[in-house]
Amino acid sequence: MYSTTLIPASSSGLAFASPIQRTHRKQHHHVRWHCSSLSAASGTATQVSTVPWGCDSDSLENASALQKWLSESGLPPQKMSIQRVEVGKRGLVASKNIRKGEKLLFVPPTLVITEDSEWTCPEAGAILKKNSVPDWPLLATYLISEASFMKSSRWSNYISALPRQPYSLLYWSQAELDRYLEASQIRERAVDRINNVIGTYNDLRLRIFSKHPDLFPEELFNIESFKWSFGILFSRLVRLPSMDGRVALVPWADMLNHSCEVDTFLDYDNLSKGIVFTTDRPYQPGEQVFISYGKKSNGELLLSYGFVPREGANPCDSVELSVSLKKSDKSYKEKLELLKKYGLSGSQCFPIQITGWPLELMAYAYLAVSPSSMRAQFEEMAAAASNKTTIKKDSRYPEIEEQALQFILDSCESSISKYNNFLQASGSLDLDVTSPKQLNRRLFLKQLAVDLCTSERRILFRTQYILRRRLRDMRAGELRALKIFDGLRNLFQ
Ligand SMILES: C[S@@+](CC[C@H](N)C(=O)[O-])C[C@H]1O[C@@H](n2cnc3c(N)ncnc32)[C@H](O)[C@@H]1O
Repeated sequence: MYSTTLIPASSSGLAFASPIQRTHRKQHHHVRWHCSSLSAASGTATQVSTVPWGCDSDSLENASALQKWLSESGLPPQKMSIQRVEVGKRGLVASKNIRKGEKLLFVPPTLVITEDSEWTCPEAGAILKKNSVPDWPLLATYLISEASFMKSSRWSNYISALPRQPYSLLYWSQAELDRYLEASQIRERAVDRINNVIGTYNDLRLRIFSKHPDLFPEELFNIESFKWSFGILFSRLVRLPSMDGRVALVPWADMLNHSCEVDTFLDYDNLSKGIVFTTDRPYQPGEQVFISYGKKSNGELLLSYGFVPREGANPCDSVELSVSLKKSDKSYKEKLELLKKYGLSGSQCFPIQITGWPLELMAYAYLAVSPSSMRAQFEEMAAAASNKTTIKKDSRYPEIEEQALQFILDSCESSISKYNNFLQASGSLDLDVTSPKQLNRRLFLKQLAVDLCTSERRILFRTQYILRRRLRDMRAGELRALKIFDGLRNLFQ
């Protein structure tokens, strides 16, 4: 995602800013940066926040100030208002009847944050642009910079209404990821993402911040503030298809929560010249209005947005199944080389949905179980297992189909047993907490993990059922064919 160098580092090595009050920048603007909420994941939080870098995620006070400021700044009257809601804590609720097919919102471009937005400290923005910093790291730095100017930033009301702690997996410590998400492949994605953010920050620090400490003091521009700003971007940034995929933070519109049942998303409307979305259903006053954050699995929603939909509610849900070549396979090296040629490895994950598994997984399974006598077909199997080729993927190899299905079933069952172990043990986790705050956090994370693992295991159970049935039918068919063959042989003897 980022074009900057990625330098992996462990979350335990993070430097936490200490409570300071310092003169910042040429304008002698006083900034106090504290990171109590940001360091909460490590359980070492002791500091108190004095700068309004966001608010509690269910605070309506800051949301009302945001609403007022937006109206004064050109947001036209809306048919919705920010309210406390059951799904998503704060959300947009219909205040008037809303028809199906109606265009809602109309946030003008002047109220949208993009990489072209003006900086309160223009020198800082100019340096980032001169260094060709890509949109995501640029916006992450912009948010921190604007937040540090507090009331002097035009986005102060917006930033004050952002959650102080976006609950994405960025906020989970390595120990929490290991403890709660051991069974799920989403753990690897979270670790990669955290390392990605740390690498991006380190790159910016080395290339830019350390050379301009007056504009980017480390007390403000540190890994903890970057985790916050990236957390905000992952959970609120939208890609606008009608603006060539440009990314933007859209105040007001980013108060809309996600529903797996709706199919409408935010976009720039060339006609009305604003950000809108078209409703795909009617809403009555008092009903919460939703959009779709995209066709994402429960794991992906947890990764970026910090929530898991109700069990069975997400038709786009999927689970990553890990499969591997056997090292004892006589053709192991040859197969591995071919997989590498097509961008794959000896251990690979494929997404499984409740409705089935991809053809790529079947091709990988064929390759994994094929004997050396099928060497001539290895390459087409490896190519079909990759999603980077357009090669025909539905080739069947009837002579090894049963072994291939058994191979997927074995991987599926080994994965199920990991989920079983976690879910059985989850009742007895977390007895070692020392404070009520820590207990609340752990219970909250554990509940998210239990919800995710239950939904992922459900897909694996379904896959196991289908595979077992298919194998049983295949074996019964083979038996019947064998019996017919024996019968015919007896007849002619
Ligand atoms: C774009 S913001 C939506 C506004 C947000 N509720 C707020 O108060 O700032 C995305 C965040 O809203 C929450 N959210 C959105 N949809 C949700 C849902 N279906 N269930 C639970 N939380 C949801 C998550 O915390 C997510 O990170």
